[in-house]
Amino acid sequence: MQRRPRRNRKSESVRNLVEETSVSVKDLIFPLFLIEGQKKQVEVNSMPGIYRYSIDLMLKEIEECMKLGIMSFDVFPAYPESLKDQIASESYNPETFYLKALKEIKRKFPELCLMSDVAMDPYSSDGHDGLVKNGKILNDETLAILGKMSLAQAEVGVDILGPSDMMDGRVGYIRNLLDENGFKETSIMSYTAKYASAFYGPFRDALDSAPKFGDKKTYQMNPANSREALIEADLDLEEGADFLMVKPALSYLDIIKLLSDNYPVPIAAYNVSGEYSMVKAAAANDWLDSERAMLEILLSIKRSGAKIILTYFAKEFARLQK
Ligand SMILES: NCC(=O)CCC(=O)O
Ligand SMILES: [Mg+2]
Repeated sequence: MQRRPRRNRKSESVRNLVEETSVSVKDLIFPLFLIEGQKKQVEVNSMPGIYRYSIDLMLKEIEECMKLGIMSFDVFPAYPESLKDQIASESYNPETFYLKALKEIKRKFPELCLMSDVAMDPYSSDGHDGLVKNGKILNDETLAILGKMSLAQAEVGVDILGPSDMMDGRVGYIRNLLDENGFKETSIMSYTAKYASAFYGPFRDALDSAPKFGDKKTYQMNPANSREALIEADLDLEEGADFLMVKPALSYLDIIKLLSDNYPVPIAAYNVSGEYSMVKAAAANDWLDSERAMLEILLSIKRSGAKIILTYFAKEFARLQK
């Protein structure tokens, strides 16, 4: 035998030398769930270790995470049914608790990178990402609502807007509106290839945002398709997206690779709630080691070409690195 690949695995120091990929806390965005009120911290049943916070406790949580080196956060609001309507009007009400909280976060921690989601579902009485008429999700009529929501979020100081709705043309629509209103520095991380996935289940529990009828297959992508992601990526890039995101991550590592091989912008991957909960559920049964599974998952997402990972594991990962 002339070639013995095992020689490069013979000790930890050699293994470290030949290691091709690594995950840093700098790569991570930590999604956080916000609820209205004060002194509230409620664990999400289907996501052990993940909580919904009122703003006062969220500020504490952010501070703690920043001490661990996490500098980027994506905040999602959970709205009560009573504040939802068909046109998601609460999403751009300047007095709404979500927008006030975002402003407060940026005021207290101007150095962090704050991301927010642009989509109707948390505010929609239909639980869909677009305006509903006669059981259909309207595309162009939805853009105007997404536009108002985007401006309201840019206004309170959000650094990166994350349109997660999958309506056609929304990146360009939002980009134009931001530029016209003086928000040239507000970035867009487009949910470019967002698949109609079973792995969002726990997230919809966390926000009580499940669709009230039907499913999201007329706007989110079919898990069977990969080449279609190239069309979505072409459009988003042309329309001014600063980052392209693939979601979910684990069943879509090939899509992450496809976009990272073909597009020069940073690629992000959303390691979604169901991917987190699967690990936690198995670990609770002692069926696998949660820490090792987490590290392997994050590494695989990096290895496939994502620079950025949105993950509920962020704090746990950061703690391990300390
Ligand atoms: N727009 C954000 C999400 O839908 C997150 C899904 C998840 O974590 O399951
Ligand atoms: Mg698109």
